[in-house]
Amino acid sequence: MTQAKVCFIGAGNMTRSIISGLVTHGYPSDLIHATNPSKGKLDALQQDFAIEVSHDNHAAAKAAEVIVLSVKPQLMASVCEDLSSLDLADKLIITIAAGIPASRYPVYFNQPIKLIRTMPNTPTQIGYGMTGIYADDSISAEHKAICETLMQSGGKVVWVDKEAELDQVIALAGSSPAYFYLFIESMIASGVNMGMAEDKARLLAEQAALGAAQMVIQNQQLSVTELRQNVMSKGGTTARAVETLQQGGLVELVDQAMTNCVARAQEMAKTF
Ligand SMILES: NC(=O)C1=CN([C@@H]2O[C@H](COP(=O)(O)OP(=O)(O)OC[C@H]3O[C@@H](n4cnc5c(N)ncnc54)[C@H](O)[C@@H]3O)[C@@H](O)[C@H]2O)C=CC1
Ligand SMILES: O=C(O)[C@@H]1CCC=N1
Repeated sequence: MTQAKVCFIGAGNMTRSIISGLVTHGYPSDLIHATNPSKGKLDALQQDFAIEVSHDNHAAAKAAEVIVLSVKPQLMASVCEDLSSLDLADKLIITIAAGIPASRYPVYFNQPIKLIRTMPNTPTQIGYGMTGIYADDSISAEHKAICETLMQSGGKVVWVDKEAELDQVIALAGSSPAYFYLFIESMIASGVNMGMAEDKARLLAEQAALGAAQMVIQNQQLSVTELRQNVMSKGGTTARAVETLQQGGLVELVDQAMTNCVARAQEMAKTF
């Protein structure tokens, strides 16, 4: 049973990304249900993917074999507490929330549960997602397979042995699309400052980003440093640009940003 009846509690950005990956990869839309308090996102999901939608978390969770918790971390406790009257013994619960430790959920639900923690990212929407997954020893192979099927339809998955590693997954993959967007945004802005039309600057920057990512993926025999050095002719233009980034502290700044990302996840773990 790797294709289970699944309900997403919360129909925001990540739910849309995951459902898009699922439906595109042939997951039956009649096995997918999403809930949300407001109507707009549900209507769009129903229209785009022909899934079942409702405002009723209770009924949707009760009918599902797998419940994916997809609300903001600050709402998680109240959403779970509201579902705590359900008998969850036979259900698999998957959370995608940043920061909330697995041990917190049975407290929220006020009963023992079978929980898998995951950390996906938004490129899941187009099949280029990267999801980290953590499950403790109490989770069956069947439930792990169900979770892997759900998350793999949006891209790649990596299992982590220790729950703490999920915070590193957030820094490397969950949050990191935003770092790359900021870099591309900055390149486009600079191109525009130099007088180029924005659409042309965007095309140049986005295709270079795509090409660079594919070069990394398709040249596993080369280090990323070697790929960079292959672009940098001695005394040339790239060397001048890369030196500028290095002297400006890019490497240290990225390290600081990722360290702060992990620190925020740890802070959230104490808050929610
Ligand atoms: N956005 C991202 O790139 C990633 C987000 N996450 C995690 O995914 C979770 C959801 O994040 P997003 O999709 O970005 O947030 P979002 O704000 O886009 O979606 C959350 C949805 O939950 C709905 N909601 C609020 N109260 C509800 C309730 N009582 N019952 C049902 N639905 C309710 C909201 O109306 C909203 O549509 C968060 O816990 C976040 O940490 C994880 C990985 C990546
Ligand atoms: O920013 C956040 O907290 C979430 C988790 C990873 C991406 N977005």
